Amino acid sequence: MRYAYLGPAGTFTEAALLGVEGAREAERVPVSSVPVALAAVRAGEVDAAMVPIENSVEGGVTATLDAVATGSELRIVREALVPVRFVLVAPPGAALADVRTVSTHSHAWAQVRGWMDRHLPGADYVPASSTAAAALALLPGAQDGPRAAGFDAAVCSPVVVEQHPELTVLAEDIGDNRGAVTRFILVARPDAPLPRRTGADRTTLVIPLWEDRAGALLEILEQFATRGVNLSRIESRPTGNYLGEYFFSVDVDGHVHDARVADALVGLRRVCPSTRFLGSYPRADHKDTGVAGQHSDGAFREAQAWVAALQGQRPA
Ligand SMILES: O=C(O)C(=O)Cc1ccccc1
Repeated sequence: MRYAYLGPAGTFTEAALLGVEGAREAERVPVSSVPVALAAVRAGEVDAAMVPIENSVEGGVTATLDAVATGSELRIVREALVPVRFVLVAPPGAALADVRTVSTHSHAWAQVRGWMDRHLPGADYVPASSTAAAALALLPGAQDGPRAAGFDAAVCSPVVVEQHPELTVLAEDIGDNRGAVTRFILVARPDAPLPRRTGADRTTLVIPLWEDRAGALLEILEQFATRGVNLSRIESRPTGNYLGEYFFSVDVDGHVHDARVADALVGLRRVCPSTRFLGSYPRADHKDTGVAGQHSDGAFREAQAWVAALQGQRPA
């Protein structure tokens, strides 16, 4: 197996990938962005890519939501949850008082702003392709080192310091939210085997808002509500075609092999024919989906059998 991930080694995305069984022994290909990772999957250069989809502080990762919603189809085959802890690092011998500019990935910056305002007010932010990329540029001899890149410190995972103990740690645990968690997805091509139903599953969908009219969103939501399907995330994103044209990126509790989810998909496809199925896969937190009796597989089977019997009656 070959896996692409947002590199270099030491990123949170790599930590998510290393949690996949077999990934440590597999070939891991570090890439510079989410779109590059997904393009490598689509081109068949790798079997799958690990990318962030949601963080507990900022919500959906728009680069990922957009890249999986458009272009050729992809399939999510699993998810991973990674607690994120941030450290501030600098070149050997540096001190906090010397820091004027800080570099990191934009998601990390968003999660340490409170700490920065308190401890380094006025520090300038230099965006980096990843947390680890920013930190590695501070190492003595790095090609685009701090002089070339123009920053004094970086926000990264403590894993980078384990790998490069020569970095100076200026501060630890600088995240504004101690319990911050990022959710990642492993994305493959659409012919990847469908993960088995476990009873604690998630299904991800892309639903273009089909018609610009009153009640269109309600009609979509009704498909889930009447079948007892819970939504755990819903986000609207512009399609990029016209101002005002949107799609919804949705996670629902359950698997396409759950009768209520399958029935909701049938309804959804009728009211919104360009609905895209991105996959059903086990939840990383193993939280069982609570299902009321009238929405159970058994209730659907009984009701379908009843209708089939009615239809089986001798025609006039
Ligand atoms: O830059 C990284 O290390 C990433 O994997 C992206 C990221 C950044 C901050 C929080 C979660 C993921």
